[in-house]
Amino acid sequence: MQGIWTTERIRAAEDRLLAVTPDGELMRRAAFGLAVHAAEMLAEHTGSVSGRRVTLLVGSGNNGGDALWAGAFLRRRNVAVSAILLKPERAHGPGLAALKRSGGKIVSLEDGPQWISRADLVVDGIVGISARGSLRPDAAALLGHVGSPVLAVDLPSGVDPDTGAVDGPAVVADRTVTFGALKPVHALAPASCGEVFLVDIGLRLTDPDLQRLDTADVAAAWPVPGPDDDKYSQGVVGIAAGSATYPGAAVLAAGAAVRATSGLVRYAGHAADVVRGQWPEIIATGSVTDAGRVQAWVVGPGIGTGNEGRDVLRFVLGRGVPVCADADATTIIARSPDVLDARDPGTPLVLTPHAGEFERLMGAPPGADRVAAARSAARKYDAVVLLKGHCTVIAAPDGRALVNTPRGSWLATAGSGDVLSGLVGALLASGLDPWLAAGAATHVHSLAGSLAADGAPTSASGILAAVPDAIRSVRSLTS
Ligand SMILES: NC(=O)C1=CN([C@@H]2O[C@H](COP(=O)(O)OP(=O)(O)OC[C@H]3O[C@@H](n4cnc5c(N)ncnc54)[C@H](OP(=O)(O)O)[C@@H]3O)[C@@H](O)[C@H]2O)[C@@H](O)CC1
Ligand SMILES: Nc1ncnc2c1ncn2[C@@H]1O[C@H](COP(=O)(O)OP(=O)(O)O)[C@@H](O)[C@H]1O
Ligand SMILES: [K+]
Repeated sequence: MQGIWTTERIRAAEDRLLAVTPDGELMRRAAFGLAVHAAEMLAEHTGSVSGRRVTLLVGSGNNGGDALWAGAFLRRRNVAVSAILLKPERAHGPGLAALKRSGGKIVSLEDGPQWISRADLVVDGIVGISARGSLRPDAAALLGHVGSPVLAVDLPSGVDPDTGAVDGPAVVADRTVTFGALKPVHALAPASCGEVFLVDIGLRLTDPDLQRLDTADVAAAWPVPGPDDDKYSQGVVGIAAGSATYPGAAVLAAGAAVRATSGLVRYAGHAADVVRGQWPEIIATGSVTDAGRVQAWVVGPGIGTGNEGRDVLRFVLGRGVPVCADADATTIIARSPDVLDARDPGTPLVLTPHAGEFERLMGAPPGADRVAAARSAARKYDAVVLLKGHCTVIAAPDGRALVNTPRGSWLATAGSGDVLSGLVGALLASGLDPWLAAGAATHVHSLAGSLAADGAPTSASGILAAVPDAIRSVRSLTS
């Protein structure tokens, strides 16, 4: 797993390391890494490094110091470096002196725009982990002149370091070079960060605040049948979804369960004929009461929010097996929380709200801090909460939190969530820890979305069809 730490934890770790490291050493390590990336970007975008123009946007703190030192390193490769100081009187002293010594040019704020528009690369050293609020107007005004690739120092200025929220003008970087450890912004604001690279400056942190699954974690978690397995031993999943009028949700959720593992899938609901027609391997019945034994239930997609849906939800919650309550089931829970009284104590529940369903469950939208929002819903409902969105956050009642950083936004298509719920259900039935099941399912769903899209629009059926390729790809990277 990749660890992600809040800026408060990073700052404390940096302070401990600073105390035992020669003055300026950490910044030079950071800046050297930054200069290597800047040179690489110049070569990538212009074909050369020597003679190219780099403009540094320099704020009043150490983030600006990193940029200034990186500028001094770039001068050694004959790059023409100019620095725009947002607060000249408070610019990082040693960094500024180093850049001046190396022959870098200091440019006034008034002349800044022309130097930005002529640059081959702009380095954003406006603000780093001490950023508070949206960008100040003088810094924001400069951004309008940027036409070349942007390299963000530590994080894109204007984006909240701990939540990834953007509520005003902010840098949109092509690449972000961060130091020591990943911060929440890097996982939660991929569109602002661009590609993220981590430079080791000797920081050692444990016990992360937030985590991201590696491909290897997902590969290790994904159920693979062994020689002694049969269709029952791998976990039977029950799908209570869809209706006679809206069978699509049932077909998608059940199909995802079929494609996720080789365990048996049962379907119960009014779309039994359609589901059977699409997936002959599924045992389909008209009602959850006739469905037979399962090791996990998926309930909700397309079942409606009326009395019948409520009865179905109550029934599956009382079976003593893990339940993934999705779509209409989350709305039923929000409107009639007493249905949860039917839940067998100790049986895992996974709730999968999008922002609107979250608002119904919690009485307020997730807000800027989506990790905190998912955590508080997880505590309130004693459930794993999978908060959908561009970056999906998965929180457990004990506070563990995972984030999935997508490659693009092609997953935002009708029925995509139904596919996800089927994947979660299949992993729950296999006996995985529900938090990990939700995380691994989200990872594969997201990967299936990008494989299916491959640069062009896809559909929920396309995502579903790409699930085996996504699982294969995850497993092949580690086998
Ligand atoms: N510590 C270490 O070991 C290492 C640290 N490293 C580097 O240091 C960085 C952290 O540096 P830092 O703490 O000096 O503050 P930083 O983020 O540069 O902010 C400076 C000032 O900006 C201002 N400001 C605030 N919000 C703003 C806004 N929205 N828009 C505009 N301005 C805003 C505010 O000043 P104010 O004007 O409010 O007085 C604030 O004090 C870190 O990200 C990494 O790059 C690396 O070298 C590795 C080793
Ligand atoms: N902008 C986006 N970028 C990436 N993924 C997205 C985006 N918007 C939604 N998604 C993902 O697409 C899926 C949509 O699910 P959901 O909202 O339940 O839709 P539906 O009800 O149509 O199935 C979720 O997995 C969500 O995380
Ligand atoms: K920055």
